[in-house]
Amino acid sequence: MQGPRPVVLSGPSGAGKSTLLKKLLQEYKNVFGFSVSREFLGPLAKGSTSREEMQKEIDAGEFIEHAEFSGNMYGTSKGAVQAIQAQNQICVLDIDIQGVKNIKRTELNPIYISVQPPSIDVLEKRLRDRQTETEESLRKRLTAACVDLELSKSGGLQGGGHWWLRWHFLPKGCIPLLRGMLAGAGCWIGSITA
Ligand SMILES: Nc1ncnc2c1ncn2[C@@H]1O[C@H](COP(=O)(O)OP(=O)(O)OP(=O)(O)O)[C@@H](O)[C@H]1O
Repeated sequence: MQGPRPVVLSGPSGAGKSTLLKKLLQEYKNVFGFSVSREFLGPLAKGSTSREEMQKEIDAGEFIEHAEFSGNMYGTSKGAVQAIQAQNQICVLDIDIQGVKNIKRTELNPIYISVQPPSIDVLEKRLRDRQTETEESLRKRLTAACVDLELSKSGGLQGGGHWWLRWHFLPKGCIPLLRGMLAGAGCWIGSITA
């Protein structure tokens, strides 16, 4: 694909991916572009692609990665990434650990940033404070977070420009660090004001 290397943000739910992404898009308006994933969220969901339409595109090889959870389908289309790269912007993808494994098998060649909380206890506090979870979904997310943490540490996801960002700094302190990491990977994003 032509254009700047994309950045893949992965990490457990509650680690701070959206917070970091929001900050990046605010700080660097025309430098980053966010690739929104295509979704099938059930036949009644508003604005959702139909399952058949999405499956057809997947079969045609139009997706970089896709996954299915509890009857919902999610995926990143090549077209969405290419549209951002065509504007000479760094395409940021927010992708779970399974998606990262799939992307490693493609020719996308992104810079991987694994956003991790300082500890599971801190993660639990963040998710509770966010007030978006039921007790059951919180348990599921924390269990998945332990798996994510172990997988991120294991050899399987290392290499190929995989960086670790232990996101316990306040967002302000973290941006220069991130900028340094991107610069180290050949991705210069200009001066920082934060
Ligand atoms: N560095 C940080 N220090 C303290 N709190 C943080 C930090 N980063 C994020 N948070 C808070 O933690 C909560 C979870 O962050 P966020 O929603 O960005 O996580 P996420 O990884 O995008 O989760 P999900 O995958 O579920 O969307 C939010 O309430 C956010 O304000």
